Amino acid sequence: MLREQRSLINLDAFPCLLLVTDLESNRIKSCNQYVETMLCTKHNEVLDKSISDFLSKATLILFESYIRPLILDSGECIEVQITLIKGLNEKLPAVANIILKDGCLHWSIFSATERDKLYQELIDSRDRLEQKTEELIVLTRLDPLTQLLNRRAANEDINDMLSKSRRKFIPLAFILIDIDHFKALNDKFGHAQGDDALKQVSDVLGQSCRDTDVVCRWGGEEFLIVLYDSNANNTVQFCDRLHKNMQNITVYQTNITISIGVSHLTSRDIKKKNMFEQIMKRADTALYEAKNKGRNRTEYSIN
Ligand SMILES: Nc1nc2c(ncn2[C@@H]2O[C@H](COP(=O)(O)OP(=O)(O)OP(=O)(O)O)[C@@H](O)[C@H]2O)c(=O)[nH]1
Repeated sequence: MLREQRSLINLDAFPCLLLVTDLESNRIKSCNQYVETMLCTKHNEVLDKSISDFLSKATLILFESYIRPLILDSGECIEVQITLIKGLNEKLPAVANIILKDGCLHWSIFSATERDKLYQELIDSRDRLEQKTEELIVLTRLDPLTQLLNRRAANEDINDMLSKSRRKFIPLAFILIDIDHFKALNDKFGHAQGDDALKQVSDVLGQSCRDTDVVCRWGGEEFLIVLYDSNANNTVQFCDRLHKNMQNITVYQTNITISIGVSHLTSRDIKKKNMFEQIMKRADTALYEAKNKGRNRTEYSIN
């Protein structure tokens, strides 16, 4: 019965490469016909060649340094990743099971091209997902009209800045900016022109700051800049520059001006629990004063 069943086994019918190599010389002593499919080499041209002729350089190193010692030690090496060389130097990823029997290595080798393709597709789609997630995170942090940080993202960044400043004091300047008579501009020229003015102002603000500063649309026609490591003198110069740069923005020959309220983080603020609110309150009061004193000016909060 067993003999009958054995006689049904046709090694050439298996969809994998079956090889027998000499343990010492690496010569291929026998192989099935699948060698023609897998290595594009005639069956009789393979016999007596060295298996190393069909392995990539990296696989050959792996074979000598890992696979062979493992087989000598345990008699087998199962599911090892190898690269075969097929035809004119074409690489073919494969998986091999190898056992030692009667002084010969018995190999069964399966093509792994489809599996590798699937892995690659999985890796590619994971990379694409990661990239999309990063893009989405960036998008959720931006104000769609001005492309400046939105209020929520600015809150996060400013809280980070304040936490750092708590550990080691860094002077921060909070600059609250409001476009003057913006309602009149909207009413006179329309909402689209108002939007355009908001974008132009945002560009000027963005270009005036460093990467370490926070620039955001705080709401409506109000913006907040937090200058990192800026003392009183630097802040005055910065605000003067902002007023000057605004002179380049016009909407139908109408100049845009801004009012600014400034407050500084002090070492006294650091100890307070609600320091952000306190600093913003001072900046807001200063801005209110700037509006009251005629607009197009900066007022500084006395801490
Ligand atoms: N076009 C446009 N207008 C906006 C936007 N957000 C807020 N506004 C308008 O901005 C105007 C702000 O008006 P107010 O708060 O009265 O202040 P103002 O006219 O700038 O006057 P002052 O601040 O006192 O100089 C309102 O008319 C809002 O509708 C926006 O995204 N686009």
